[in-house]
Amino acid sequence: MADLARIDGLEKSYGDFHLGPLSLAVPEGQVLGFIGANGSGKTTTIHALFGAYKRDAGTATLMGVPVGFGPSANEKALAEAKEGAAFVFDTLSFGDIRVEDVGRFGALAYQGWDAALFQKELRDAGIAPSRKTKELSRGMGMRLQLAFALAHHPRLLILDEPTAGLDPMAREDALDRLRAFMGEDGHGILMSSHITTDIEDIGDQVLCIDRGQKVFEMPMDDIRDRYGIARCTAAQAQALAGRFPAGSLRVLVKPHQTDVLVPDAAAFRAAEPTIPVERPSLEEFMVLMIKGEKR
Ligand SMILES: Nc1ncnc2c1ncn2[C@@H]1O[C@H](COP(=O)(O)OP(=O)(O)OP(=O)(O)O)[C@@H](O)[C@H]1O
Repeated sequence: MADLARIDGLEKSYGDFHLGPLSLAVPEGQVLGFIGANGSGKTTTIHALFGAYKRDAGTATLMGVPVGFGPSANEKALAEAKEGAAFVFDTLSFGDIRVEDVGRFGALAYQGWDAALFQKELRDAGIAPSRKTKELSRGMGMRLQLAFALAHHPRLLILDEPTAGLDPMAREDALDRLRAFMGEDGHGILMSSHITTDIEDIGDQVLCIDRGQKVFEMPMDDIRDRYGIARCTAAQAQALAGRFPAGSLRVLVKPHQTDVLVPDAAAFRAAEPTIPVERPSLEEFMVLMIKGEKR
């Protein structure tokens, strides 16, 4: 079975900004969390999956079907592949229309449009069909986008910063809907966010980029369960360098302590019982991987 989405060797430049070469894959049953600072290239990467621009290099596929800029060699297969996917962006892009008109648009846009499911999603989210879309709160706007995305029964959701600007309740609400989506067989999600706690919550695999380059990609469980952050004094951090393989530690000097990211928390505890080691949050892990000095 082909991956739901795949990018291989993607490269794109805008002036001084260079993305890639970057590769990613979203297999069935997986949520790939895509993180990185503002301007690191997440949106540019995601846009390659619907052929939004001419790539400098690389390939992109949806359901195994190549996606390019301009006409496709096989429009029918690409149209079917696109039916299997749905994109959700951080801002509502329906213009000044009523919620019920969004449903009419969906029926025109997608062969597999399920009007009853769209109505149910609206009811579950407490959105009246007669409401004007531009009057919806940000949280409601996100639920409307999710309702629109889900109502043609996609197997793959591609979300670009879906929780940006949402309050904690609205974020949890949106994440709950995504969890329910993943409860069904054969589904997958690619979700970018700079809110790392969201990715911690629902991500199976995490891909991090910085200034257009991949920093790491690994299972969320490895970050949580295998790595550790040793809270050291400057002297302790200095002494560690010689005792572990060169390049295996990431060191970040802070005002009152020095954090050292260690790849095997259990082994570190056994070797250095006097130094406290904590489980890293995804945010701390990302910061240490990007800003930490390799020792
Ligand atoms: N169409 C474009 N024309 C010129 N520059 C662009 C274009 N699209 C993106 N860029 C530049 O490419 C870089 C990466 O932008 P991108 O939106 O992909 O990053 P991002 O990680 O999604 O950031 P954010 O979290 O702020 O949305 C930025 O420097 C941006 O200004």
